[in-house]
Amino acid sequence: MTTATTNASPAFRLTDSTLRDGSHAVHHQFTAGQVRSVVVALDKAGVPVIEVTHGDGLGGSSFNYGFSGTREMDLISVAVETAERARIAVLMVPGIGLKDHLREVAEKGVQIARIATHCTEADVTQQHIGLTKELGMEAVGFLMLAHKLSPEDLLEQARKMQDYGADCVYVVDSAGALTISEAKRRVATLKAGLDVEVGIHAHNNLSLAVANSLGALEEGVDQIDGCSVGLGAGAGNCPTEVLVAVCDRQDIPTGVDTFSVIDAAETVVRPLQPTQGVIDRDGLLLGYAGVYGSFLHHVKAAASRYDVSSSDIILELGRRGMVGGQEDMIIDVALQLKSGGA
Ligand SMILES: CC[C@H](O)CC(=O)C(=O)O
Ligand SMILES: [Mn+2]
Repeated sequence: MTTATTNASPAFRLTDSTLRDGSHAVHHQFTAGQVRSVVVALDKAGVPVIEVTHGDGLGGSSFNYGFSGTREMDLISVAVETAERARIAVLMVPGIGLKDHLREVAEKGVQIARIATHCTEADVTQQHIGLTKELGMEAVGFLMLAHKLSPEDLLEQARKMQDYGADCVYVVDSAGALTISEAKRRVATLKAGLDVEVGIHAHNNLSLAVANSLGALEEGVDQIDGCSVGLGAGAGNCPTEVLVAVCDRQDIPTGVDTFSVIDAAETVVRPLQPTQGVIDRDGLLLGYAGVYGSFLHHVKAAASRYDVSSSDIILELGRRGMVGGQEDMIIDVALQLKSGGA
């Protein structure tokens, strides 16, 4: 199936993160063949940016975050060589990824680097955003767990990223915890207070990823993330094909062919049989309690190892306000629940 794409310029730039955030849903086991097929399908559909990295970003393959089945640098090379129109992006969290990773991907032909950090820690991105620009790549700042800051405080952090040279700063709803009005207020505040572009990366724990992305669009957001079939950490991300179809129904130009992107989801990505991307009890509770979606696999592993409830672990992590990088606290909480101490 194909639709006639309009010539109107897209209302926003779509970045598909199936091959990065979606990597969580396949336990970081994407093969070179799968990356090739996904890139071919999304590229053909007209998706302008495709992100490829370990689920936790460059350098994420480790005991802490889970080993990749295939080296991410090999997967990135395949993506760059395969894409005919789409630009390839990577994501990195300073401290997990290194500056040398940025140099290596720039050499391979990656054009966009997204530098992610907890929303209160924009300072740690200065060197990495600076290097990204020096290497001739576009730099995108990613403020994670954005529900934890007021819109005004988020703007203060976003301004730092802008000052370091970011071309765009994202409101990243890592826990899928933002309601529609909360997402809109954050985007509106950044749009009013920044001179660079603003993006939204929505997770679907409260079933609001598409609605929050459309709300963000009403506030003038410039870039929106999606993942095919909604593959991604926690309850998954904003499903690319749903976002495109809903925009199409509202005559919002995306530059993406609706039926091709639906076909890509159905025939290329759905058969990968992901283990994440559904709003089951744990997925919903992550959003309800405001807990980082990438914790889900670690929570399930700790729950089964110590024979405690995964949902109780999630709720306790939410009470303690744990953020990305504090994965070790998952074991701590599980052990305390086991001993009746949490
Ligand atoms: C590894 C960075 C992080 O998971 C980025 C992201 O997708 C999110 O916070 O939702
Ligand atoms: Mn994410």
